[in-house]
Amino acid sequence: MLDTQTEGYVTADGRQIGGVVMELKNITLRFGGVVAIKDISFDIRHGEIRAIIGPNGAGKSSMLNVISGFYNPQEGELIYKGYKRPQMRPYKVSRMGIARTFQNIALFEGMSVLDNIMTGRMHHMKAGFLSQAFWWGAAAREEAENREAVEKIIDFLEIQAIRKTPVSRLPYGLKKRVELARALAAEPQILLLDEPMAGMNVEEKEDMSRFILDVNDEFGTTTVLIEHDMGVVMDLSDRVVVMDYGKKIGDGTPEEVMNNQDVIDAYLGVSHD
Ligand SMILES: Nc1ncnc2c1ncn2[C@@H]1O[C@H](COP(=O)(O)OP(=O)(O)OP(=O)(O)O)[C@@H](O)[C@H]1O
Repeated sequence: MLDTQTEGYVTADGRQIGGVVMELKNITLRFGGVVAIKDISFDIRHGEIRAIIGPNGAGKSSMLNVISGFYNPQEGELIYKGYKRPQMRPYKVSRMGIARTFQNIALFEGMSVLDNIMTGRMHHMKAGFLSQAFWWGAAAREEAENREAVEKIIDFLEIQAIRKTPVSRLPYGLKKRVELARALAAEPQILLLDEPMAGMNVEEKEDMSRFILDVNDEFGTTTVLIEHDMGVVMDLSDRVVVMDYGKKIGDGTPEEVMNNQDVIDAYLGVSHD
């Protein structure tokens, strides 16, 4: 059992996980009469791969949308880096270092891979409108710096060969990788992945798993991913929150949640009154 009160822990494969970066406390989210999230609390630690899993309609996407600022919960609070985060628009949340990918790919289909990834650098562009328009020194320098950061990610995710290709021509698995690249280009402190393996074949899933682990290793990015498929996340995650019908029914290491009777029942479809 992990002691979450301590300043981090060491994973089974020897990675050092740090202190709490985000804490969700007693979050409740309703849509009219539907309670999508019921009084859920959990934390996310620096450098960890944290998964949120659960059957269909469990409330996983709703939870990711609370973290990304897309939904504001009616109850509860979200503490980010020690401060209570006020209600704010998603673009402001992303400026605070939280980037995400989407379940249904949200890339600019007509644009090249490189240009799509460059859009992830928006928050890092500081040169004013005028200097950009006239290509003054600051804008040119900034462009070079941004290109360098993006090229590093392109190399890392092994997509050099398609950097000039329009996204519309790419197979599904590669589009997902480009989405990951764009999110990484923002240099996020927390990376949110919305079903990164959905719709992939076995080989693509294996590739994506490897990239998620490598990204965590290389950039030290704290990663929160939601997944429908319990098997896929077990190898990947350090800790797992399990949701069912809007409630948290399990939270712990993959081993702990796999041995949790409520989790086993939820996945086998055993009903609870
Ligand atoms: N925008 C919305 N308006 C109304 N109800 C919603 C909305 N979004 C989600 N819900 C409801 O909230 C509940 C949780 O849905 P959510 O999409 O968060 O679950 P999920 O675990 O991500 O499911 P899936 O694995 O099928 O994507 C469901 O009953 C869903 O119908």
